[in-house]
Amino acid sequence: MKLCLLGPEGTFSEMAARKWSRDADLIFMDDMESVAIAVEEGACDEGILPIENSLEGPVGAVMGLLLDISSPIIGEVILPIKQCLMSRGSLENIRIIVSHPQALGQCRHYIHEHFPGAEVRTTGSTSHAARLAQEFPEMAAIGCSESAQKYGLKVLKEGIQDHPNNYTRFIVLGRKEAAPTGHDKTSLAVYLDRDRPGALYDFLGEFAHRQINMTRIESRPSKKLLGDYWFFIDVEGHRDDALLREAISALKDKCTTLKVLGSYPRADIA
Ligand SMILES: O=C(O)C(=O)C[C@]1(C(=O)O)C=C[C@@H](O)C=C1
Repeated sequence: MKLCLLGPEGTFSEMAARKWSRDADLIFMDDMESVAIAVEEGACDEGILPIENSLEGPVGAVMGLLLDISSPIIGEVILPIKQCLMSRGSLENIRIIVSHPQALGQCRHYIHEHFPGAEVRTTGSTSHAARLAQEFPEMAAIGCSESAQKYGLKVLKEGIQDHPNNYTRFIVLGRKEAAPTGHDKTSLAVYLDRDRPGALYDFLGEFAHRQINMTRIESRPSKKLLGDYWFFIDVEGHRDDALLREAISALKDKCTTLKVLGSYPRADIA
């Protein structure tokens, strides 16, 4: 099984991929868009992408991609994120800090407090940052300890994220959704179009009066007009469960577009 993910080797995505599948062939991609395209075009069987973080919120780029592809979400992985500061050089000489924007955001306060004058630069992934930091002793990368090992860097500080409860949820894109397990989640993208009082309230009522638990709601700009949004909604249950099937069919009359992004087994925080 070919599983694609954000590279190069040593990303948190790699840790999530290994948690998802022990024996998949991992195919490292340059960016998140390439992961989605590889699955959509059949170059890979599955792809893993970060979707939200407990400190920094949604990974907007990935949510946008979900609107453009037809490959379903077939699973999720929740990974605890322990950020490390790593470098070839020593702590006193660090002048440049590099990492993926999500990782920098998770350590915003730490960087501000400990490296007030440092230049902060973004990279395509945390392991990309580690690879870059191999070349410059005055540069430190932020990422996982595995990437320090892989790229010959010293871990100068461990657990530098601003809050201990740092988790990232990854989704797995694939070809075919699993059958209901009794412990599932369904992700939907909804475009209401008609801006009227109570439209969202009315929409969400279809879940509430069927006792369907909503686990997440997020809005993303539609890119048509300022103040115009897509809503991304996760609910408990599988699209083949009778109650959820009934709710989805009622909801189709209450919005312009409803896209079921996938039904998949729910992951718990380990
Ligand atoms: O750069 C990586 O290591 C990734 O796998 C990406 C990513 C993300 O975009 O959220 C994954 C987990 C962490 O939250 C930080 C970065």
